[in-house]
Amino acid sequence: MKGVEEEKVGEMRERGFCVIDEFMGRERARRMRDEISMLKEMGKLTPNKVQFSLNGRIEHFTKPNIYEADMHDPSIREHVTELTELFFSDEMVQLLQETFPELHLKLGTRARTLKLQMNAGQGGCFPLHYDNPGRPNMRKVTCLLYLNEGWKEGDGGELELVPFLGKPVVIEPIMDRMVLFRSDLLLHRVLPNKEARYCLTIWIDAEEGHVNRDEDVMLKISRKEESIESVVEQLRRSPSQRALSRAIYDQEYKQSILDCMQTSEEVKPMIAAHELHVAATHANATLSSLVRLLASLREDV
Ligand SMILES: O=C(O)CCC(=O)C(=O)O
Ligand SMILES: [Fe+2]
Repeated sequence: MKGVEEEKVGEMRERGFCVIDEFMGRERARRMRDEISMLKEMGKLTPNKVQFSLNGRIEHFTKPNIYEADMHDPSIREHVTELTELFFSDEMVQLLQETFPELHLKLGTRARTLKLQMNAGQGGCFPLHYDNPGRPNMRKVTCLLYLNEGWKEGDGGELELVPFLGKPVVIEPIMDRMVLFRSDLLLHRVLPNKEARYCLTIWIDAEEGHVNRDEDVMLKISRKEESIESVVEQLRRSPSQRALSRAIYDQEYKQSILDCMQTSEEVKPMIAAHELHVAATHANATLSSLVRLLASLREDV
């Protein structure tokens, strides 16, 4: 496992993400890919579900063409040695903890999830989301390891990161590429994918009191005396941006849900849940004008 170069450390702190190529070493990465592919053939990967809250209830919708397994499940671990070793090892967390002590990451398997994913193509993708949407979620860092040998332009399945109000960054899911980002700070989606695509995700929790604190989940909007530039600068670095994200990126959220759900009937309640959320934001006059002002400052439109 490779260390995190100084330049990448700076990027992670400044922009909330970084990309590290040749992270695991090709041989080890290949073994991981083969193990995920074997689990798929054994029928051990199950359809991915996306969570949405609708009228205060949490609903689950199935994402077409995405299959996954959680390494907390012993009936998965019994078939895969390389991935089991990765699951039990604290190596990754230790590396990140030494590099980013300010994140207060937690050691131990209970404080992390290792998810295996196979995207079967045919347009499979993920709609816009934050990996940590708010309490009681404890995730602080997302680590994505891509395992696609021979990925080429046109295969699709790129990761699109959307730094708050900034230009989206498109990342190709190539073999042994690690993408690190702040789970509570980086809006992202996966673009529609044509070929079989393999990926594993490690979500690492922070210690109690270091994720989703009051100031991370509640917007302070008594900022009359502050310049809009300083409000923007604060929101870029604050997970409280999540409260405004759906309203600011309304069209993009909707389009990404349509792309992901394809012809599934479940697209309707998902769009309805999104629209309710946006309407609730605009029901507050102060928030509504803030959303309109911030949306006008987006660098991508
Ligand atoms: O497949 C990917 O590249 C990322 C998937 C993702 O965003 C997630 O599982 O939360
Ligand atoms: Fe995600």
